Amino acid sequence: MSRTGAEFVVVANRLPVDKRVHPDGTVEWKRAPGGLVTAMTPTFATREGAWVGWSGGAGPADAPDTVDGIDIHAVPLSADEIVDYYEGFANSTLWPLYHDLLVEPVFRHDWWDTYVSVNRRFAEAAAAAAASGATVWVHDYQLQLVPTMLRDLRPDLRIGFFLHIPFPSYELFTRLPWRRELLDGLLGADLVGFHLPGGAENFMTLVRRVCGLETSRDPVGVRDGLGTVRTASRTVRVGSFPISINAADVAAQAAAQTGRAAEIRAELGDPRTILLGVDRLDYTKGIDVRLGGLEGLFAAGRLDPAETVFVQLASPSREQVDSYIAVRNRIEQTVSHINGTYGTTTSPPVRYLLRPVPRNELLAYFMAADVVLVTPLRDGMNLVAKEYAACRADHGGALVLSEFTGAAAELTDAYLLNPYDERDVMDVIEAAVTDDDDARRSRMAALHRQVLDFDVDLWATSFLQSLAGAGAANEETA
Ligand SMILES: O=P(O)(O)OC[C@H]1O[C@H](O[C@H]2O[C@H](CO)[C@@H](O)[C@H](O)[C@H]2O)[C@H](O)[C@@H](O)[C@@H]1O
Ligand SMILES: Nc1ccn([C@@H]2O[C@H](COP(=O)(O)OP(=O)(O)O)[C@@H](O)[C@H]2O)c(=O)n1
Repeated sequence: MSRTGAEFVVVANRLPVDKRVHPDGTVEWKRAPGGLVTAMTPTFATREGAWVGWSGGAGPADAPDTVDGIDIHAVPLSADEIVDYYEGFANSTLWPLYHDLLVEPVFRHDWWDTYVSVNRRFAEAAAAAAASGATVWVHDYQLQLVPTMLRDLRPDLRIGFFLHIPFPSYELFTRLPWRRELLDGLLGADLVGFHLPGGAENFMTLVRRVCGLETSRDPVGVRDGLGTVRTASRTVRVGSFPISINAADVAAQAAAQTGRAAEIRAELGDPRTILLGVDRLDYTKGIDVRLGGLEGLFAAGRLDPAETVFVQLASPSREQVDSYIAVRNRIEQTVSHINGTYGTTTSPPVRYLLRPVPRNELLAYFMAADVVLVTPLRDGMNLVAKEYAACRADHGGALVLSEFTGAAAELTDAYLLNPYDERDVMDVIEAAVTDDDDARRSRMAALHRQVLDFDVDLWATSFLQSLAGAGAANEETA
């Protein structure tokens, strides 16, 4: 980084580290959970730069100066701001609205006011961190006002924005009392990216109809064929860039876990079939969908609970938000019900863990699993599906994947299911368990190839190349 600022700046709600204070008072900084951090970390392997974000705690900014060579700029949030901006507007208004109203979004003007002031704080921190003419990559629904706020502060910057969650249709989005302000916020970017072309096209429809702007009409392609929006002063490019993972690294790390995977199978009682779920505990992830499918299969005698173990690794998430408390209660009741009905005191068919699991242990579970169940009701991408496919260089295992994930658009060789159709959920899980080895292996071989060929580096490179082109075109016409 030069003394006058960084040439490349990531702005995201979360820093790539989380603070843990141990009972003895010692402080440890750990890698933060979630797909965004997992995906962005490798992009710094080849680029020096800075990361602007929140450390996850209340009070004054508190973070190490650098993490893995990345300069860290911590944005402080007060306890009230965490309630109104993070738990409130971001995760009780935008998150459910953008995930197809799986729970009822709450619309509150005081939350909106805090969202605006926190976005301004992030924009100011980014403006202070960036060198002249730097590239700034703003991430996700928590920070949709930052592109325009930042452009007002620093017109010299190239600004990209990427949304990691689904972008809704006109009918859903226009419920927002602040729809115009949010679209105007995004239009400060040179490039606005979505996982799928559908999100990009929803955005173009909205800016046409809500902002009255002229847009291109051709379909948006994947990593190609950008759409355009003409504002009064610039052209905003709009594109689809499906995020991925560092697949080769994941495969190499997983290969080192085969011994531990065998131990896990033995610890679970050496069942015929190990099924696995790995998620943040979120109502979007459809953990209850897969539990319902399993229970149906046990009840119908189509799967034998004595020969089956389902391991659900859930990491705690947004624990103060009502809808997350409710889904946790629902899941825990269902787990108890299934174990009480189909288990014995020594072999419950469901093993449920609500805590983060070390990375290598997680990879060992992927290596041990005969079937991984990824059953969201809605999900922007879902990196778990891609991680599992990357792990299985041995072409073992099987992936059950909801059609309502971004990943399903690429992982077409998975056992795809409609999570809203109980019968389909049972049929597809059963097929993934009982299909013959050749069928399962040829599907996994195709999935493994897919994630190795389309990895996170392609995602970051294609986004940043498009951003460079979009920024240069705007600079020429300025
Ligand atoms: O920061 P949290 O509130 O703890 O939540 C964790 C992250 O969850 C979301 O992840 C999304 O991004 C993934 C990578 O693109 C994608 O695969 C997944 O489908 C999305 O749900 C959220 O978008 C992030 O901002 C959060 O940090
Ligand atoms: N118990 C868990 C659950 C998820 N994870 C990781 O968190 C990330 C989740 O990303 P994702 O794209 O599937 O979903 P979000 O949580 O970002 O919505 C993956 O990298 C998982 O491996 C974990 O480390 N431990």
